Order: sequence, then structure tokens, then C-alpha cells
Amino acid sequence: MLEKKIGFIGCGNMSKAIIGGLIAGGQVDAANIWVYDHKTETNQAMAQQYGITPAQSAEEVAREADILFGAVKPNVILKVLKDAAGALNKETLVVSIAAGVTLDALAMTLGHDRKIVRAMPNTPALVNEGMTSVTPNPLVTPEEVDEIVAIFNSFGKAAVVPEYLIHAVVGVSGSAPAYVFMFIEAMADAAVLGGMPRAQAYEFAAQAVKGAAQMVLETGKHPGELKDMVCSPGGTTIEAVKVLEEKGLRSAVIASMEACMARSEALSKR
Ligand SMILES: NC(=O)C1=CN([C@@H]2O[C@H](COP(=O)(O)OP(=O)(O)OC[C@H]3O[C@@H](n4cnc5c(N)ncnc54)[C@H](O)[C@@H]3O)[C@@H](O)[C@H]2O)C=CC1
Ligand SMILES: O=C(O)[C@@H]1CCC=N1
Repeated sequence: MLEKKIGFIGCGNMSKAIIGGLIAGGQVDAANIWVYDHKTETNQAMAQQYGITPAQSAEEVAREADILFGAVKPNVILKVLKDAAGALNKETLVVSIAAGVTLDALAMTLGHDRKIVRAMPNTPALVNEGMTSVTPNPLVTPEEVDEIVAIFNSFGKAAVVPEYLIHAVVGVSGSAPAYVFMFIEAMADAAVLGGMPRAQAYEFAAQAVKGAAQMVLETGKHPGELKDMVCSPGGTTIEAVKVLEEKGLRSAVIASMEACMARSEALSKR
């Protein structure tokens, strides 16, 4: 059990996922979690649902927290943290999950002597299957890095990456659920075309994607080998694979992720 107080400024999708994971994993006593969202009803709903402590202001959360999560949108995070910075204790570790906000920009706002972690989670955190990258600045101790990784592991998987890899992380996991949802939607549309009721089509498509992903993670086999296992000679799958190649599935995925990574880089330079 982590004895530290954990604070959240901003309590939307990602904070809810992190708080839900922490509590479900029994990692932190709910009373040690403090939350401030500028929407009063959100604070109250979170306090009611999880028994965590609602704060009156961002400053109050900053004063209480040993680990402070900045979980507002990227366009407001630096202002929100700047306003709260004066209330932080010297040793408080600040974790930002804002896309495109660099460790440098965070240090300029919070002070160059501040322990800061930049993290990039994704929405499957809401169902305990998140993938999160963790990038600490040099002031964060190895023990603290382990604590932060354990927090993110409580609702999925987490790994430490150097900051230059964050654009790849945004492409391959942060934004990735959106492309997979599009793929599932398209597969279900086709199944409906084949006569299947829509609700059943979503279930079949989503379970096929989940099962295929699980095979990659559990067998350690190359995805190409797993694909070959499905393709019977002269069978149905190879017909689908041929059309996917003709229509450029791989190059469409690579080009869209290139655009995603370029946008992530551009946001970091603002
Ligand atoms: N949604 C996603 O897939 C991912 C989001 N992120 C990052 O996570 C951060 C949060 O994203 P979401 O949770 O999706 O956003 P969200 O919009 O669901 O939540 C943001 C929350 O912050 C609150 N808020 C706004 N201004 C505030 C202020 N001045 N003081 C206190 N609360 C304030 C809002 O009321 C809202 O509840 C963003 O910076 C985003 O880049 C990172 C990875 C994935
Ligand atoms: O679209 C975005 O900017 C955020 C970052 C990763 C997922 N959503």
C-alpha cells in the first residue's frame, strides 16, 4: 500500500481511469486521494463514487499531495500548474499526462529543481487495459520511478521510455485506440452486410481483435507468422489479405501514424 497522498487537478476520462485503477488495485487508501476539478459536480460525484477527498481549489490539492497529477487538457495545463506551483511542497512529484507538453516546458513553469514525470496513458485504462509510457526528469529517484510505474501498472501496463520516443508512443498507443475502433466499426459494417445483427457484429468483431492482440502478447510469435496460421491455401482469409494489400492497409496505417507523430511533435514545439 502506497502511503503517499495523491492529488489530481482535472478529473475527466484519464483521471477517472487512474483513480479507478488505484482504488480497484488496493494501492492507495481512498481518503489519501485528493481531487479538484473546476466543475463542482465532478468533485462531488468522485467523492461519492470512490470515497476520495474533494478539494476546494487546485492550490489545496497541490498543498496536500506528495504526488500531483496534472490531468487537464494540454492548452491549459501550464497555466493550471503555474497557478498551483506556489502551494507545492519542495519534495512533491508532479506527473503531467498532457500530450505535447515537454519536460522542459513543465520545468520552466514549475521550477528547474522540481521532480517531474511526463506520462502518456490511453483510454483503455478505463477497462484496466491501459498502456502508459513514463518519462522522469533526472531529479526523480529510481524508487519514485518504480512507484509511478506501479500506479500506471494498476490499470494496465506501463514502461519507462526516453522523451524522444513520446511521439511514437502517442502514435502506437495514446491515439491508437481510435484507429482500432474504426477498424472494429468497419468489420462490423461488413458483417451487417453479410446479414448479421449489428449488436452481434460488434461483439464478434471486438472479440476477434481482442483475441488476436492477446495471441501477439502471449505467444511471442511474429504477427506475420500468426497471420499465416489463419490463411489456409486457396481459402477465405488469403482472399481478404490480398484485397487488404491491394487497398493499402499497411501503408494507410503507417501514413496515418506518421501524421499523428508529426502532430505530436508540432504540439511540443508550440
Ligand atoms: N483522452 C485520451 O485518450 C488521452 C488523453 N491524454 C491527456 O490527458 C489529459 C486529460 O485528458 P482527458 O481526461 O481525456 O480530458 P477530459 O476533458 O475528459 O478531462 C479534463 C478535465 O479537466 C477539467 N478542467 C479543465 N480546466 C480545469 C481547471 N482549470 N482546473 C481544474 N479542472 C479543470 C475539466 O472539467 C475536465 O473534467 C489531456 O492533457 C490529454 O492530452 C493523454 C493520453 C490519452
Ligand atoms: O488526441 C490527443 O491529442 C490525445 C493524445 C493521445 C490521445 N489523445
